[in-house]
Amino acid sequence: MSRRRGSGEVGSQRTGVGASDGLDRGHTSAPAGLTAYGLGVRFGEVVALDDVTLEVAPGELVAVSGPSGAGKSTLLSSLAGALDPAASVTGQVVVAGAPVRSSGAREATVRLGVAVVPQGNGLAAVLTAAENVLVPLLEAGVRASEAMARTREALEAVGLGDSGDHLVEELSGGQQQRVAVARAVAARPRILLADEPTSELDHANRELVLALLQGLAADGAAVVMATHDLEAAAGAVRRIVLDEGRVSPAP
Ligand SMILES: Nc1ncnc2c1ncn2[C@@H]1O[C@H](COP(=O)(O)OP(=O)(O)OP(=O)(O)O)[C@@H](O)[C@H]1O
Repeated sequence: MSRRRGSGEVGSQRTGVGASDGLDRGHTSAPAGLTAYGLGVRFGEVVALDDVTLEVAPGELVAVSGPSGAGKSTLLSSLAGALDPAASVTGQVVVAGAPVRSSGAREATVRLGVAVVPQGNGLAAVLTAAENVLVPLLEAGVRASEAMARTREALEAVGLGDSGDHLVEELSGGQQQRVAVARAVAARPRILLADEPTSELDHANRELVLALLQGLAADGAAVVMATHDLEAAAGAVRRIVLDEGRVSPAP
């Protein structure tokens, strides 16, 4: 789906998440949790997000649904500081009081405690399941013994306690998706952004993953889950619907 930009729409100014001069300190009084203010994202003439404002408090699990091409992945990438550098961005994303740059993924992960379950899982196929969980923890400075304990615990939590030494490329799509969830959960994030985290799962595993996301929220994380799956969306405390890049009322 392509949406063309009309005159005077998104892109008339570059501020906040798209600012080229680094962090914008304009919203330092923002609450903990996650806020997008008037977020607009354009890829050339295609408007992926148009004036989206969203607030997710610590302890909330929010589902983002909407048709294919509605802008769900773009929203999550914006919140994670992981947008395609070709995007032009207006508005601002604030995590735990700190503005996030559109290409500030590492900073968002390490400094602000953002974890992502990307669409398509984003795992290293030639590493084992356990290595995929462990390596980011070590990179983030978690002590080796603690990182190994967290890795074991997270893989057990997604029902893959016996599969840690399997190469990712040997696992099924659903098992890979659960490894990606384990990797995010093991990071003990303040903010979790999960893009279609249950799309490859059967009923039992979908319930398992949903319970994990709900548990993270109960522990105080702000959790945003993009999903086509109405049953998964029903597990959220709140649901927002995107349509052609705009927030529309949930049915
Ligand atoms: N890197 C990119 N370059 C160009 N256009 C893009 C890029 N990423 C997204 N888009 C466009 O932005 C719009 C929103 O895409 P997005 O992937 O966010 O939708 P979505 O709701 O996640 O879709 P799906 O449910 O199919 O994953 C689409 O028109 C898409 O083609």
